Amino acid sequence: MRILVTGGAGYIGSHVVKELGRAGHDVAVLDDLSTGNSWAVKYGSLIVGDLADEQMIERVVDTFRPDAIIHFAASIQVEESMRNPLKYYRNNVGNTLNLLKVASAFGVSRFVYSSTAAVYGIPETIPVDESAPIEPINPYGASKAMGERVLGHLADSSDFRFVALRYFNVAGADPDGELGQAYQASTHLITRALKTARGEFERLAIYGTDYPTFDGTCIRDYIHVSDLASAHLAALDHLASGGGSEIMNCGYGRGYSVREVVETAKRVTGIDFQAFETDRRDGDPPALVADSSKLRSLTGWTPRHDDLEFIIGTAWAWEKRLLKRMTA
Ligand SMILES: NC(=O)c1ccc[n+]([C@@H]2O[C@H](COP(=O)([O-])OP(=O)(O)OC[C@H]3O[C@@H](n4cnc5c(N)ncnc54)[C@H](O)[C@@H]3O)[C@@H](O)[C@H]2O)c1
Ligand SMILES: O=c1ccn([C@@H]2O[C@H](COP(=O)(O)OP(=O)(O)O[C@H]3O[C@H](CO)[C@H](O)[C@H](O)[C@H]3O)[C@@H](O)[C@H]2O)c(=O)[nH]1
Repeated sequence: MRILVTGGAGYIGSHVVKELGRAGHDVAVLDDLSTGNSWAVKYGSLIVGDLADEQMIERVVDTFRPDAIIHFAASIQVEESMRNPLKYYRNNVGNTLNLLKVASAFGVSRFVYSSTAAVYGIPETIPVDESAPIEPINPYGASKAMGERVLGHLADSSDFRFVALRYFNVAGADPDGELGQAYQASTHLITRALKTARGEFERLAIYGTDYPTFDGTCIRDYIHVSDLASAHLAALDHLASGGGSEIMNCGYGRGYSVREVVETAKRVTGIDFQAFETDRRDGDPPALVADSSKLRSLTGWTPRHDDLEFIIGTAWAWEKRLLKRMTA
């Protein structure tokens, strides 16, 4: 298939582009490199452009004529979305509309969308399945929920079909060591912990110790980025074989607290880095754990790296490589 990947120079997108290339697909990446890197695009071509520019999207789609689009490009930090909600609605909703308008005009009817567990807000039951109410508690989650809704309406009104994948917490790095989280200002827990271990930060903040969880810190379901990448190929197969529009969770169904992640990171790195407890971070729900049985049963997706030590180990190998690259 010819596949247009927006945000394919970013963390998750670059892993998916690698899998697509290996599977023999013809890939074009459209990315403004705001948080992505050109070197991370291992297969296909890279077009540098901003999805705010609808005419540019038109030119790209007209030239490349994709069979399917995978849409990763977005702004992704929960805490920033609390401070600057318009950035999130503009990039995640407005620019998604630009892309969908062009996709519709050119008859691109297969679409895979990066959604998030943040659409659930504070779920009443854990693990959470796709039938749970959509009640986001931050603009980031709200912007992604709006995207899902637009996709649903478009599918109702045309032959457009989509799979929206609700990722839980994506972590780890390409086991081959070629790719990983490379955005220096990343605020993700595992990345921050490992950057602290390698001395880039003096200490790691543990945001909030008074949550209603077993040890007072937030619980998340960490999924290895390569397992998430294979879920995208499974979603494409589903659409290619005539499957209908679906929304599916992507996670392992097991949660770890912030303290557990910190302890595992210390064990994996062998470094007893400093961590300190501080106030809650705005917009953080106490616990998010996925029920991914729908993804497994509908697409046959089987994770290969469901192991927190392995996830952190691959991320640690990547962090050390990044340091070498920066100091070379
Ligand atoms: N990382 C996670 O834990 C996580 C969890 C749930 C959902 N997601 C979703 O997955 C997707 C990818 O996230 P990621 O972690 O790889 O983030 P990332 O920041 O590494 O990747 C986003 C990519 O999109 C590009 N981009 C952003 N705005 C753009 C625009 N207007 N035009 C063109 N390119 C643009 C960036 O340069 C970057 O390469 C996002 O949609 C995010 O919301 C991520
Ligand atoms: O330095 C840090 C960083 C994070 N945390 C805590 O660790 C947990 C995980 O935080 P991350 O920033 O790693 O991830 P989030 O759960 O905030 O969000 C991630 O997963 C979400 C879905 O679950 C969204 O999709 C979002 O894009 C993605 O960044 C949170 O409780 C957070 O407060 C810390 O204690 N210290």
